[in-house]
Amino acid sequence: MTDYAAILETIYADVQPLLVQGKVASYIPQLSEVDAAQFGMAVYCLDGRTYSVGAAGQKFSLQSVTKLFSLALAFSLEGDAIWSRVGREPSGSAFNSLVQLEYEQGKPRNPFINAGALVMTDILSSRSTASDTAILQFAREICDRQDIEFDLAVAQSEHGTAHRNYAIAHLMKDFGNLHNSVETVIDSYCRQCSITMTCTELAKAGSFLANHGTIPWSERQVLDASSSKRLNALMLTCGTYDAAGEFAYRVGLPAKSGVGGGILALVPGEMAIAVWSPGLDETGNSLAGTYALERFTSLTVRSIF
Ligand SMILES: NC(=O)CC[C@H](N)C(=O)O
Repeated sequence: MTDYAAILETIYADVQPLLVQGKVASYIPQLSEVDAAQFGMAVYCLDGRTYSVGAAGQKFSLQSVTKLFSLALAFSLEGDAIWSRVGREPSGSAFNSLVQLEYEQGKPRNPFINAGALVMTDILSSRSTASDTAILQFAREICDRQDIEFDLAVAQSEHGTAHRNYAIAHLMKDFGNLHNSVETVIDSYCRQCSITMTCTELAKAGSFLANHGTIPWSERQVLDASSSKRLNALMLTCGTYDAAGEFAYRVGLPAKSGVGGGILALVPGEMAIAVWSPGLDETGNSLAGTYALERFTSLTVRSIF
């Protein structure tokens, strides 16, 4: 049997030299204050076994990892109707790029770039006046913890410098692909991105996606198996933005990253893995986190390929 505890210890030692190489996200002032040289990793196996190392119990800002929650929720509520508003192709551009939107009539390439996530928030805002609360409730359910919260200081900090996201939202509004007000959608999106979890909590939160859409401990089906498979496919092709090809090559797992330095990766049918290290590479993905996942799939000989 694979000794996951020993493998995590090996990875923890291996990543140490990398912890000083990444750069924390600086365009969200609160995130720029986080110490880059931190690292945590947790594994949640579908049978309930958990393993962790380093700062796996430390809360961090999920940021774009929450795009997974808003997509899963919108997809579970609206089904294939969401695809009339957002595409399913990798963008090959930065997560906050505006260029394709103009050429492509305000329809974002996929739900994991900022434009696509804003459309998911818009869809959820049309169903509920408090879409941010709906996403928070969903996050609480999938990691089985009622004390998961927004970090309102981070949300406010992002809101104050959200010029690009405003620009993206206004452009989509002009194309008719935003049904609620720009202010409503940006407000909700900034709060959603500020949700904090630990690696241990995040690995558990991702387990339904490794389990064909069903939460392992409650057996509630969030997504049917086919929808869960599709969401995994989007994670592989679009979950790490313009680095998705390189990430698939190096790691070989569906994953979703965020500029807080977190990455959630899935081994379908087996486990969810969360890693956090706030130092980012130039594409906005955790530098040590990506390396740790690469080591994990090499050492465990687990990947989808
Ligand atoms: N890649 C990310 O994590 C980006 C999330 C961040 N809240 C933003 O909109 O810019």
